[in-house]
Amino acid sequence: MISMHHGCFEYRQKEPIFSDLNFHLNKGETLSILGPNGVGKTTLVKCLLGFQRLKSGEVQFEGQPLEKIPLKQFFRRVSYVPQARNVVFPYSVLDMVLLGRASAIGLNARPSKEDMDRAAAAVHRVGIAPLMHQSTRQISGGQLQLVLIARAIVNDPEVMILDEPESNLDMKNQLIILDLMEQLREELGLTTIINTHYPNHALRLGGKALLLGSGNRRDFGNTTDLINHETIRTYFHVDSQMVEWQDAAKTHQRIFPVGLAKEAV
Ligand SMILES: Nc1ncnc2c1ncn2[C@@H]1O[C@H](COP(=O)(O)OP(=O)(O)OP(=O)(O)O)[C@@H](O)[C@H]1O
Repeated sequence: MISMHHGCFEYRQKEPIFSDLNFHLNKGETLSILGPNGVGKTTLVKCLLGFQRLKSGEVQFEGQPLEKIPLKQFFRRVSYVPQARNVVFPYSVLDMVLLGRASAIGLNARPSKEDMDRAAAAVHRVGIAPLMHQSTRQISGGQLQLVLIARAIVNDPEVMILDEPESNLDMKNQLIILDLMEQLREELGLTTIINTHYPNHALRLGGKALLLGSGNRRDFGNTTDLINHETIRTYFHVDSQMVEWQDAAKTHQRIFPVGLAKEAV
């Protein structure tokens, strides 16, 4: 559904952020992008969305080069959850979520009852109904993150791209978002790309992982094959311990940092 072929990107007059990067994601799959601070995860996501242009190589959406797809058509099917930042306009939570319907409503038309109902349902789904009519300037960073996720799901997207959506959230809200992503994948076949600093979230979501490291190091493959003691040491210079347990459905794995690796890898 989404793929990158020989992707290279650099900011003006700087070292390449990545080069000859290749990966593909089928419909309904989840891709977790992991790597240390500043390695280029947000930049990569911006390239996938067309906000930044690759220096060479290509992003394809359903086999078509991204540049050939009209923007409006693309953003009807693909939604983006940026990192939560301060809100400039004093929209209410409901109005902010309604903005996610803009491509369906048209910029100057009034939202219909269906638009309002969809926005309210999205607000309920991420668990922030009591904030519905509050100004987005008067909510916390984590609450704003949930509003941005509600805005992203209001249009029933086929692909959702999230940039560190859980970083501002407490443990319960992190689980609400991970559960929601799993439900949307099962119910709607949603294809998801998530930048995350949590290897355990990637393990929980399953699917594919892309590890990015310094010196253009990268690995792409099944999350359960890729996340282990060795790769955590190589990519993050951290020693870790893996914990495994079984329930009726499957074996679960989680990995925990135990200290800085003694020697640089
Ligand atoms: N607009 C820009 N112009 C020039 N350099 C930039 C720009 N945006 C980011 N960079 C640099 O590109 C590199 C990658 O940044 P990016 O934000 O993609 O990393 P990241 O992996 O998402 O980081 P983090 O995990 O800290 O969010 C960093 O060295 C950053 O300083």
